[in-house]
Amino acid sequence: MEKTEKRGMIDTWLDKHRSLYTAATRHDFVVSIRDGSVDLSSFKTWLGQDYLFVREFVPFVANVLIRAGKESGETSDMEVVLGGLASLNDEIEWFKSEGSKWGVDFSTVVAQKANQEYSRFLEALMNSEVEYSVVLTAFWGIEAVYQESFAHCLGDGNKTPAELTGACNRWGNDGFRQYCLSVKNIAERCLENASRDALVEAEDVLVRVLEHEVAFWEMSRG
Ligand SMILES: Cc1ncc(CNC=O)c(N)n1
Repeated sequence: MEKTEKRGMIDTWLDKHRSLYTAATRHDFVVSIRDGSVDLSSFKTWLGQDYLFVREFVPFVANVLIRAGKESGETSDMEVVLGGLASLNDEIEWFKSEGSKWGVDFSTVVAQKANQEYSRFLEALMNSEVEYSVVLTAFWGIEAVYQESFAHCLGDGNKTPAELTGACNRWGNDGFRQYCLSVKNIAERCLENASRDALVEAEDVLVRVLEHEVAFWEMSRG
């Protein structure tokens, strides 16, 4: 018998919100990296804003980690999230070296409105009243958008400039893809046992993640 992957809630929601998912993962900025037409001032704007975002994302992931230890069904769940947190440590170092490579001084970068709104959204998700299945759905969405976007820049026929392949490899590599699949599996397992209300909230949160990601890419237009 053919082995088929069980379709979960996340895939169902992605089908339902396909055009928004495509907007988040095939934004003009990402497509311009892939085809080599990217404007370097856009890249620098993104770099500075994303550095600030990642600094806000660390406490969010730390919160997921704490909840994984308490609320996850399997001991390996915590290890998956810990792996994500560990890679954020490398990521911050990578941002700093990219900042000096491109002459972007992070100490003078100010978070733009879209970035501030995304941070506020993450903060709201850290409220203990938000169900773990909802938080995990958001966490998966945030990571998966970057994975899909930057993997696209490395796909067959790309003309990604050599000096930008480091950024693309950071999120587009196969290890990060596997990690996103692990997070997705954890989220799906939690969603299977979630209440009707939590499912409604998780879908809404996923849509809002995608909207925040689109708005985040939009900042690169300057
Ligand atoms: C705006 C945004 N979304 C997702 C990611 C990827 N997660 C961690 O790096 C990111 N760096 N920035």
